[in-house]
Order: sequence, then structure tokens, then C-alpha cells
Amino acid sequence: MDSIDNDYILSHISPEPDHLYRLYRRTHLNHLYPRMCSGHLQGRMLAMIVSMIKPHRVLELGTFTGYSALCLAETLPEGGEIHTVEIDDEMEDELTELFSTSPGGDRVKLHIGDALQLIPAINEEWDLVYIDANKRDYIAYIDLLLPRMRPGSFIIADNTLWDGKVFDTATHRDPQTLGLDAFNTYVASHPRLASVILPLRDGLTLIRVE
Ligand SMILES: C[S@@+](CC[C@H](N)C(=O)[O-])C[C@H]1O[C@@H](n2cnc3c(N)ncnc32)[C@H](O)[C@@H]1O
Repeated sequence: MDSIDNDYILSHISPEPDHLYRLYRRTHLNHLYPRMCSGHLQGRMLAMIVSMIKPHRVLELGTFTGYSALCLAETLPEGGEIHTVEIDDEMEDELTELFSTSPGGDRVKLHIGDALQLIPAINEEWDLVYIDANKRDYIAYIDLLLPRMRPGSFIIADNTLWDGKVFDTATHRDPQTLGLDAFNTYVASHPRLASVILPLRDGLTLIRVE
């Protein structure tokens, strides 16, 4: 296989729900760095993972415009909740409006603040965590999360291949690349974590807590 045809994939997977298509377009029209928004393929992957593991308590670090939070909420079992943490307080009004008007949004609890402060402050045990906030802090997130995660729970970490820069840290010495490379090494050798890196979009690591 020479290259991946993204259009082929997108036309042969479950369609993107209308409200998410509109949110993706709005994100591209109104926000800097719209590439941060998950989009169709990754969004369907997140909804699929939730439908497979049926988590009751989900935590997302890094909400941005709410696309992935709504995907995670979509297939939650009855009584399930997703808590999502965003540091940018300018997003609060937009996200509050989005979650109060979107399918599944009533299952999303928004927290504005720094994930490093909020992980210890939210009093829940997590069945699934989606890490997509500050790329320099992924190891710190894992260390704060593990005391609140039982064996058999899962973590998904996004951007773990970082546009391929982690393959060549002699050339790419920026803090995000180094942080993600250190995270990949940390996870691979952690005694409580089993992991697999999927080369999906910017790299998605699936982790099972043992
Ligand atoms: C890649 S975007 C998230 C994209 C979103 N999860 C999605 O898939 O559509 C990363 C977000 O993390 C937020 N962020 C960065 N550092 C953070 C921190 N320390 N705590 C909480 N959020 C943070 C950024 O403001 C940004 O909105």
C-alpha cells in the first residue's frame, strides 16, 4: 500500500452526524488552529471505543471546540457522564451553549481550568480517559490519573506520533516533541500499563491500566 486515501476511508465508514459536521465547519471558520479538532475518522473511532468498553465515567483533558467530547458522549451507557477539562476560559460560553443544545451534550460536564490542578480536584474514578491537552504534560497527567483508575480501565492519548517528529528527536528538539517522545517511552515501560500505538491521524495510543 503506497499511501492512505483519506477520502476513500471517510466514504466507507459511518457518516459524520450532522451536528458534528456543522461543528467541524464552524471550528474551521472561527478558530485558530482548527486542525486540533478531531474530525470524522477520529470522532467515529472514539464513539466506537466507548461503545466497546461501556465506561460510566469518562474524563477528557483538552476540550477545544467540544467535538471529541460530543463523540465520547454519543455512545455512553445509561447514567454515564463525561467530564471535560479546558484551560482556555474564553471557550466557556461557546462550550456551555454547545453542550446545552447538542445531542448527548447533557451528559457532558465542563470544567474550566488547568488539567494538572483539576485531575486531583474532581472526585471520580475514571473508566476511560482521553488525553488531548498540553503535550508537555502527558507524563504528569498519567501520574495524577493512575491513583483514580482501576485495573481494566483505559486511557487514550492523542498526537503521540506528532506529525512523525517523535521519530527524529535529534532534529526536532521542541518541548512538545520531546514531551511526547518521553511519554511514549514512559508508557511502554510502565509496569501498570499495556499499550498499543495506532498510526491513526497524528498517532493515537490505546492504554489499558493493569
Ligand atoms: C488538541 S486541542 C483538543 C481537541 C479536542 N479534544 C478535539 O479532539 O476536538 C487541545 C486543547 O487543550 C487545551 N489545553 C492546553 N493545555 C491545557 C491544560 N493544561 N489544561 C486543560 N486544557 C489544556 C487547549 O486550550 C486546547 O483547547
